[in-house]
Amino acid sequence: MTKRYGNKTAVDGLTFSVHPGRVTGFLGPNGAGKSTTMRAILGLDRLDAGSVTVNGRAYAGLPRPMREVGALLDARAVHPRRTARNHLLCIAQTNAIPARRVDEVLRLVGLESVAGKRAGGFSLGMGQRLGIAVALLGDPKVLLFDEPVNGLDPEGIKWIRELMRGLAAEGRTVLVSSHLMSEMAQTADHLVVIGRGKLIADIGITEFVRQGSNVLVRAEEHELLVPLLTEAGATVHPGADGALIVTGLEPREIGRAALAAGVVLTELTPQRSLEQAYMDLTRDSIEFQASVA
Ligand SMILES: Nc1ncnc2c1ncn2[C@@H]1O[C@H](COP(=O)(O)OP(=O)(O)OP(=O)(O)O)[C@@H](O)[C@H]1O
Repeated sequence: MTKRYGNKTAVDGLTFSVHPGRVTGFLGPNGAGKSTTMRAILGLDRLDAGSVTVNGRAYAGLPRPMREVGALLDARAVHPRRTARNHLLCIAQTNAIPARRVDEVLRLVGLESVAGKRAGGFSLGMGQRLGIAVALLGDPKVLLFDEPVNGLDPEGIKWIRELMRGLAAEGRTVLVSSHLMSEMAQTADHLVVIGRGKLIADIGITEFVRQGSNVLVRAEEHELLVPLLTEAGATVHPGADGALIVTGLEPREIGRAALAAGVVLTELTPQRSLEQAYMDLTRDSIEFQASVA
């Protein structure tokens, strides 16, 4: 898909698929095009090129959209004087969803005790829960969450993570956006990383961790170790003071390779955090960068 706003290309020839039964993290720096993509999935924006389908159909062609796709885009989009229950009832009615489902979702998101309170007085976390209740209302198999943990306290963040993992475990398709690698590392099974509207990576989290981390290795007999590591699929670069920088193998695998060759390791240190790997990956695609004076 491609989407332009005036002469600004927000999403630029982006192609990916999201699969059921796992949490797919949609990761990218601010302004990367995540919200635009999610809006396009929901048919809220007209694309300049390409297409998006949900279960093989364009959103507009889905006969009962809320039963197929649930989304949390902007949790503030609630009438402030309406109670939580009424807000959900209105949406249920216009989508032919039985009223009893409203109480079910209120319970699911933990808002039963404030169901009769006006949404305008809700905290950010309560508003977020109400937005999630709307997404779950039609019991859809596909769920989109745009930055759901923004502004939440640790308890709320933990709750949302567990909810998303639970939904995926039920076999649903869960796409969740974030600009924080640390957040995705705790929730996602798979990552779609974008920068400046373009796809940067479409990769399993385990593979990403593997690719994103260097290990600093020191050994008594480098010359024996290097070919073994290369054969095992690693890339080996010389580091400072005779150290080796190894990419593509985990410390355990490096240790095993050394053991098999009878090489004594004197150091084995993982070097990069996931956050660092993500920053390296997206460095060239950051739109708004703070400059150091
Ligand atoms: N309605 C609009 N009019 C003009 N430009 C827009 C509009 N919506 C988004 N953009 C621009 O398109 C680009 C992508 O924006 P988008 O909101 O999709 O990014 P994002 O990855 O969701 O970012 P964030 O994490 O900051 O929400 C940005 O440069 C943004 O300024």
